[in-house]
Amino acid sequence: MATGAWSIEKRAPLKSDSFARVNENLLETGCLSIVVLGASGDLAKKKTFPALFNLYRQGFLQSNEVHIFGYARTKLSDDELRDRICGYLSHGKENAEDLTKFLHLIKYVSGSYDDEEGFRSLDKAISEHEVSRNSTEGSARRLFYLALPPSVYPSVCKMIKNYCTNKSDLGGWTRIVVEKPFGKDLASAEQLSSQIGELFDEPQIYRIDHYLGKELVQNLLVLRFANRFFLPLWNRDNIDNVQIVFREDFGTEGRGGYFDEYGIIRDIIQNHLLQVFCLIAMEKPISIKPEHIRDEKVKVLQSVVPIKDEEVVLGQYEGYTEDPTVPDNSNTPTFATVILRIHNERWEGVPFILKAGKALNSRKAEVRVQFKDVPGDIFRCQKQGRNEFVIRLQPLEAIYMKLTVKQPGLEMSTAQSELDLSYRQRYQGITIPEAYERLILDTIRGDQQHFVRRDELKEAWEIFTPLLHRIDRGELKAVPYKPGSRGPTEADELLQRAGYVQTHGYIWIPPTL
Ligand SMILES: NC(=O)C1=CN([C@@H]2O[C@H](COP(=O)(O)OP(=O)(O)OC[C@H]3O[C@@H](n4cnc5c(N)ncnc54)[C@H](OP(=O)(O)O)[C@@H]3O)[C@@H](O)[C@H]2O)C=CC1
Ligand SMILES: O=C1O[C@H](COP(=O)(O)O)[C@@H](O)[C@H](O)[C@H]1O
Repeated sequence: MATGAWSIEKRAPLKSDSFARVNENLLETGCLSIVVLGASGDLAKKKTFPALFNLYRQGFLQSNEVHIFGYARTKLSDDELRDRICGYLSHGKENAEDLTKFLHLIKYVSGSYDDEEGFRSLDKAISEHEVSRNSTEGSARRLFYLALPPSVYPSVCKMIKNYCTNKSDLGGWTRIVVEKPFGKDLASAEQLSSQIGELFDEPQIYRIDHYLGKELVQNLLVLRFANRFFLPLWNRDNIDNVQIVFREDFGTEGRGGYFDEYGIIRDIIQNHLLQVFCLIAMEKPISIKPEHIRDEKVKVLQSVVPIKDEEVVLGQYEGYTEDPTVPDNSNTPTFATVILRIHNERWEGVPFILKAGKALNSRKAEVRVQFKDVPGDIFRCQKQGRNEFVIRLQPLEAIYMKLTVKQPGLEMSTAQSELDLSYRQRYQGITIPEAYERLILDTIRGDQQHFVRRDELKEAWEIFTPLLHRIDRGELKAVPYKPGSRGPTEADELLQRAGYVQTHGYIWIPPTL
């Protein structure tokens, strides 16, 4: 097709290792239709459309190539959808023109999720766009983003498959992006995977976990495998314990109904924190090809031993059940600390402490690798603190190493300090892309590295399903904690029992410019 150069082509190869094999000699030149299903919803307005706008502003999506469709049951005109999302698109005076042009790329189609009529209308609208762009048959690209509750994934996928897929034999394709939660336990996730898997091939399915789109999560493999420092130290001989922590300083805020069905383990730990865990604990992949990386993630997940009840603390913040959509007797945890243990040569005996909580005293996500004490410490400074390697995922992205140094001055005394790579200071003027922005671009490029493969998902559910079922049966109770606190004190006690030694009298303060 000769519709001018599409900027993505200029910036990077369009095809992934995973998808390109099928169409090795074909350039992806057809026009691109991005369909946001569930366009009336929360995720669509807060994340999906803003990410698309940012890609547009940066030239990754171009007016002469792309069209964006919103689809949902709510009856809306094109302008009504545009009005709904407009306030969420970051725009100043300088990009007011971009905003107008972007909004004009959006069309809205209303229809149900299980009825052919709506999907036929959607296909008609997409086809009209393709014809208007002179896309040759089979060369057009169709991306369907399911910003919908998972309960409707099977019927929506069936409708897309039956009425909206593109012939993919001339460089075109149809891809679908599905949001978490992918099921509620192993059985339901497997059922969902089979239902979608009967309709689409694995290279067409993008299971999004937005933590995999975060800058510092993407940096983990580079840090580990491109630096000589870490290679010899990254094992049970040197590392005492690893914490992977997610804290939010607000509660479920209008999402109580959804949250109560899932709880913090399904909402955060089984997916976001477990993905980070994989990148910290996996062996070096053969290459950085998506399949090689994902093979290693699966292997480390398979090496995790069953979780013990005594290595779990659950909490629920006081006031959680006041949400009218939450049952009064809910035992759903809004906080959990869970220790994972890996049975392999590198990690035997090292606790991986995964902790997540809502309505806590701060908002942050980080990885904290704590090293063992120095043997034969001639400075007798162990009580001051252990070496720690900290990767602050958000906010204020940073990588720092806590270490012992000589206290400047005449005395030969020691003090705790840090080697600090704070991104805001080191990379001034560089805007770190939003996770969704990056991941949507990957789906267009066909790069599945930062998406969850089916077998990976299965292993993740294998690890947590027995524990989740015990919680669902009420066999493990969530202890109450005060909103705005650190969470249950039992969690700190578990941390200590696991071997974590807190550094007293020292705190890392993000540098200011
Ligand atoms: N919101 C967030 O911050 C995040 C959301 N997610 C995931 O993204 C997906 C979408 O989330 P979110 O936008 O918050 O969800 P919403 O509840 O806002 O639902 C999105 C749209 O789906 C339709 N819908 C809602 N409930 C049903 C139902 N029971 N049956 C059929 N259609 C329904 C509605 O559109 P209409 O009635 O017009 O058809 C709604 O506007 C979910 O899988 C969620 O877990 C993941 C990470 C963060
Ligand atoms: O997936 C989810 O993530 C958000 C937190 O995302 P972040 O990028 O702001 O850290 C969380 O609030 C929500 O409960 C969960 O569904």
